[in-house]
Amino acid sequence: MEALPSPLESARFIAEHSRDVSVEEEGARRLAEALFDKASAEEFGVAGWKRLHELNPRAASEEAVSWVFLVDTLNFSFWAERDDHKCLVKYRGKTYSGYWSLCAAVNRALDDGIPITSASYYATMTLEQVKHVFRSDTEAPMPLIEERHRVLNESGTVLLEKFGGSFLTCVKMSKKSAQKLLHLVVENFPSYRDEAMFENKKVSFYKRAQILVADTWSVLEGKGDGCFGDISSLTIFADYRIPQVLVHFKAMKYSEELMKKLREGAIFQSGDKQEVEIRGCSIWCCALICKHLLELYEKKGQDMREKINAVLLDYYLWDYARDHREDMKDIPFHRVRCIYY
Ligand SMILES: Nc1nc2c(c(CN[C@H]3C=C[C@H](O)[C@@H]3O)cn2[C@@H]2O[C@H](COP(=O)(O)O)[C@@H](O)[C@H]2O)c(=O)[nH]1
Repeated sequence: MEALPSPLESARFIAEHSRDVSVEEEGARRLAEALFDKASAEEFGVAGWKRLHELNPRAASEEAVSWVFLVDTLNFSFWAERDDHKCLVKYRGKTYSGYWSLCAAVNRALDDGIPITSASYYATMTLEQVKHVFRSDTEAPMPLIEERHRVLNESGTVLLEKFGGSFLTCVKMSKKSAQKLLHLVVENFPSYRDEAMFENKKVSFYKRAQILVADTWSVLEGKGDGCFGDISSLTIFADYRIPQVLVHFKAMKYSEELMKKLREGAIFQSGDKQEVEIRGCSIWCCALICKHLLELYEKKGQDMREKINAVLLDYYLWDYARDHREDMKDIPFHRVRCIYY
């Protein structure tokens, strides 16, 4: 398989040639300064993944790794056309939306004795079974349910045929390298091949593949098979929420024309020039924020390379976006229906 430029190299190229999206150097610096104190807090670290999120597995077991693989295989496209008509899942007395509705549905299925995290089960699930497991408690179903069915069957079959049905086997084959695991995932699981063309060059984002590696690192608490020495080589995960929060903090800017299109709720296609610019500039902007943060700590004589990386910055910004929906309601997010993010 022809090697594409890495997501970071792709992001640099896109940011240098982008016309409708710009990375605001001064804004990125200011955001890094604003995050300075938070970056050394306990929650910013890998332990936050479990401590802050009750639906994430508590264990660091093979079953917990299987949960992560299943969830990140389906971790795409939760936005609703109308905010008053969206998929919601009730679980243990709480109602979840968006990405969390996926996790709630998985945990609900496990509580009901459905082996949803087992590859031998989801490799041959029928569309009806998928619709039942991921049923919504409102009239609005989870988006792209047919694509979820196809992707589940495909990923389960590959996991059975190539990795004995266990994603932990794939993790062990990566020999504690995040990059090796990233490439194993992209080479073997077609639905993770999140790539595009930009200015006649191939570019990669690998959003779900990178978040899968990151969540595997998190669920294993950065220890044992999940002790990736190169975890800092990952970029942020180019979804539809991170761009929104970067524009909110003025670290990134859209052209008048693009902002108008976004405000009108235009639907973009995966691979559109402006969609690629939004995703690439988001990755590049966060790489700058990480760089500034590390420099600020260095000036204080602290080497924070073990504690600050794009993964933890991403988690923080994504959680911020979720917790500050109201503050960000005037910043539109770009709407794409695809299986990549
Ligand atoms: N950049 C980035 N994108 C992320 C995540 C997550 C959840 N993961 C972590 C969260 C807590 C745990 O720490 C998990 O590890 C979901 N998404 C994306 O967001 C979109 C869903 O958004 P909404 O419609 O608002 O639920 C959709 O594209 C989904 O793919 C992340 O962390 N970073």
